[in-house]
Amino acid sequence: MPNTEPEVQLVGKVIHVAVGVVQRGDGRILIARRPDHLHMGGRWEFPGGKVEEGETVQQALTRELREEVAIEVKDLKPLTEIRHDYPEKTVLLDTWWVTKFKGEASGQEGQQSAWVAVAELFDYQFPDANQEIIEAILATGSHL
Ligand SMILES: Nc1nc2c([nH]c(=O)n2[C@@H]2O[C@H](COP(=O)(O)OP(=O)(O)OP(=O)(O)O)[C@@H](O)[C@H]2O)c(=O)[nH]1
Ligand SMILES: [Mg+2]
Repeated sequence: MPNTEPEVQLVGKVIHVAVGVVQRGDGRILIARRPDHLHMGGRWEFPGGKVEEGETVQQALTRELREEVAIEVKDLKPLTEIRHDYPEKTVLLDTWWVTKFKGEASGQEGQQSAWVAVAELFDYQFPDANQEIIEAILATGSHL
C-alpha cells in the first residue's frame, strides 16, 4: 500500500520523536504494530510519536502513550537518542525507559500490541532506525 501520510518537510529538517520502551515487572517490553497506511506501516514499533510545539519530550511521550496504548506514564528515564536518515525523512528517536506506569496497555487505534521478552525482540520486524534502540536495550539489560 502506498504511503499516504501527508508529509510536507523541508530538506534537512529533523523530526523529533518521543519513543517509549515500556517494561513490565517481568521484564517484558511493549511493542505495537504500526497501521498499514503510516510511514513504516506494518512494522512493529515502540509506541510514541512526534513532539509537538511547546511540549517537552516527556510531555509528548506521556501524551502519545495515553493516546496510542492507554497507559499513564508515572516515571521515565533516558535510554538513548538515535538519529536516522530514511530516504524520505530524518528522525531523532528520543528514547526513554518507562519505568512506572498505570493501566492495561491496549492499541487505541486498532493496532495489535504485544508484551515481548527482550530476546524475542529479534523475531519482529521494526523500522531500520530501531536496530540501535534494540542494541541499547540489550546493552543496558533492563531498567529494573
Ligand atoms: N513511534 C515510533 N516511531 C518510530 C519508531 N521507529 C521509527 O523509525 N519511527 C518513526 O518516527 C516517525 C514518527 O513517529 P509516529 O508516526 O509514531 O508519529 P505520531 O504518532 O506523532 O504520528 P502522526 O504523525 O500520525 O500523528 C515515523 O516516521 C516513524 O516511522 C518507533 O519505534 N516508534
Ligand atoms: Mg505514533
